Amino acid sequence: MITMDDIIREGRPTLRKVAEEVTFPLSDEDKKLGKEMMEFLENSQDPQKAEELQLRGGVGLAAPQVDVGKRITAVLVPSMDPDSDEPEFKDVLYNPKILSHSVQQACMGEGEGCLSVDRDVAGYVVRQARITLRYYNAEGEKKKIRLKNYPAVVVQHELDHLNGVLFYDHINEDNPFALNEGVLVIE
Ligand SMILES: OCN(O)CCCc1ccccc1
Ligand code: NI
Repeated sequence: MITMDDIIREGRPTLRKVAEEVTFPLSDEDKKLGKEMMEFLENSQDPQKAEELQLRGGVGLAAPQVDVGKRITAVLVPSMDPDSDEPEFKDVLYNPKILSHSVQQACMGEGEGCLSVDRDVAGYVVRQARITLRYYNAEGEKKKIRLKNYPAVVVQHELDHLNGVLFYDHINEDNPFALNEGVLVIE
């Protein structure tokens, strides 16, 4: 089971490398890793398990964060509607790729954090507001979906990890809260 001890932090080289594509059919190892990454996210979002296991809450986890240089990421974005149990987006993405995106950009009003960054870095992380994502799921099925708002932001944060990019690389150093016209601020 993945715990915080398995998550590498800033300074570890794998976090700054471009991860390799996986090959199909998926090896048992790559399937198992995807399952374990999703299990980590589920545990991290369960108050009791997160407490027991001392997990930081996460809505995504990329293989490079557990020191595996492969293009695999698990995403579990809970619904913003507290009454709904259905997640807004949940899947393990193999070889994910953004096929196209909106001109419009968006950022999280509260900025971003990262399980591999043990400090707060304030500022807007401006990303594409809407994306068309292609990926392969654990069964090797090719998926093509459109995402917007929070799920789109999370997936872009995860895909950055596959390319050795961390969220604060996008923050404007001179004015961390600078915003161009028309950027959607997601609260
Ligand atoms: O890479 C996953 N991760 O470090 C967990 C946090 C992910 C995340 C947090 C805020 C906005 C977008 C994505
Ligand atoms: Ni991260």
